[in-house]
Amino acid sequence: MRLSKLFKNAPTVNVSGLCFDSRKVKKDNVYFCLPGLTFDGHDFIDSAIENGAICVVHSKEIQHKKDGVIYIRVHDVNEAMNQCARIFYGKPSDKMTMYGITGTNGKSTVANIIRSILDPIEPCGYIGTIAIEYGDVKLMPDLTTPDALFLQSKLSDMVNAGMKACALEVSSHGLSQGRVNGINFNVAIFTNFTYDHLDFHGTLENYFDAKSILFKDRVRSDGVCILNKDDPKYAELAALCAARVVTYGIENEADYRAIHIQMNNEASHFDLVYQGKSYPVMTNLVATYNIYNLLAAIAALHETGIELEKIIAACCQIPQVQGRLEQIKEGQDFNVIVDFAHTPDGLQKVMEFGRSITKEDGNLIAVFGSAGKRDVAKRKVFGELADKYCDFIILTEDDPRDEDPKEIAAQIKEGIQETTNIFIEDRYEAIRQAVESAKTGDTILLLGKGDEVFIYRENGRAPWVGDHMAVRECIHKYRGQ
Ligand SMILES: CC(=O)N[C@H]1[C@@H](OP(=O)(O)OP(=O)(O)OC[C@H]2O[C@@H](n3ccc(=O)[nH]c3=O)[C@H](O)[C@@H]2O)O[C@H](CO)[C@@H](O)[C@@H]1O[C@H](C)C(=O)N[C@@H](C)C(=O)N[C@H](CCC(=O)O)C(=O)O
Repeated sequence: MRLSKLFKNAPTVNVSGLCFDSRKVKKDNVYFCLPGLTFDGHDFIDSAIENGAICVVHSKEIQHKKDGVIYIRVHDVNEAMNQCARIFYGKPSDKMTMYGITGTNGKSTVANIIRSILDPIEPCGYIGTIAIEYGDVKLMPDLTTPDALFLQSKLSDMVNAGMKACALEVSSHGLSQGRVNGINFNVAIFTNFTYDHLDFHGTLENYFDAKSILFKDRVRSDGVCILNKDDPKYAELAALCAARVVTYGIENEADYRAIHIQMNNEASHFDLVYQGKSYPVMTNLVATYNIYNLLAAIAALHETGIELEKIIAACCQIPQVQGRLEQIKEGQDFNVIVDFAHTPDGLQKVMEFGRSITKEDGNLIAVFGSAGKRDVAKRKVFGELADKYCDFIILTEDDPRDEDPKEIAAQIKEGIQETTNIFIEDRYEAIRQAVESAKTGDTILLLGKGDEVFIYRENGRAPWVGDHMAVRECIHKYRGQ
């Protein structure tokens, strides 16, 4: 592509790609000098040029410019990069119906429900914590919301593969770093807002402000904002929305409301009330918070023109979202649930559900830790929640990074007053212990890692068999199933 297509008044040289990491720059790339938390991209200009950069986009004064290199000074390099990415990859998001999902918990589930219902009707891709998926392609992501360059390139691949829609998880990091600034969403979906990511945002207000960007700035004016009417932040968010607001809920009157909810640990049934009419819905999803997730997806799909009857018909066969309230059934006589819960609200909801499916005199056994270098304050709260809901707690490693897992466990223990608890650093061994101790009618909760098949330790990302695989193996080996 011609550089002049990306920047007005730039020379008409051809550029081969865009890059913000000097180590990955290739011949004739444009290098963007991003300010980071650790480094400043301006410090790597020489290495970017050595690797072949033909153009450097910067915001700071540059003393020694090199011949043959085009320097473009902008006020905000990140924003320039986001807009260039959109143009370079052919504005792919304008060619699909874009569903953006944000909120503390439930993003992956809502996105996957949307994709599973929509894909057979019109091809729909997914980008989020669990995968990047479209057609037969499935890639493992590094981030929930990828950086703008990778994101736009994948959206472009989706368009080329015939996708007509994309369900994209939009994290608060992604919003505050402008990763989705090159996208105008047709639908902006809000799941819920609770405590998370204070290490990055500093305060809950900043965290909320980041989330609200999707509804204020990134949704098209002719689009729609789908909001959870039962969330305490509903009114505040509704007042900020730049497009019409449609609501869903259970407790309060809402445009899409579930009433008469009945559920067991296999399935749920409710009446969906929409415009005064009641529609019976059967779904294989369980737990109240998944009814909220389902309502968000139903509202989003219906508001973009999919017939309600078709949506409802698909609700009974929603594929299990890996690592999200995933029930492991290997013929054992106790329940096992693998869940990604890693916020106080997430833990509470899955523990409440765990309690509800545990035999009256049975034990709720939880295996979890807390991530190193992330939100230290939530550790004690995790302990308090487990103390309230569980009968036996096995503390183990999560993603300790360069913290000592034993020290993290000690901080969780500060919240545990009464419940029997032990610390087993090795996650596999902790899961084995839980399986060995479970009795008929008990429930084991394996929390925090979800579907992840890696653990971040001191030396970086190490392979991990995955909670779902570990527990299956243990059930077969140690319980003879
Ligand atoms: C905390 C955070 O968001 N960090 C982001 C930040 O990295 P950073 O500030 O550490 O960057 P840096 O290392 O200081 O480098 C600054 C710049 O110099 C460049 N550089 C650096 C070294 C070099 O030799 N050459 C070079 O060009 C880097 O490529 C970068 O452009 O800026 C980078 C460039 O935009 C991001 O890739 C990076 O995301 C990292 C990978 C990350 O882990 N982010 C996580 C926390 C995240 O975004 N998570 C969310 C939420 C998930 C959830 O909901 O749980 C997600 O969407 O996944």
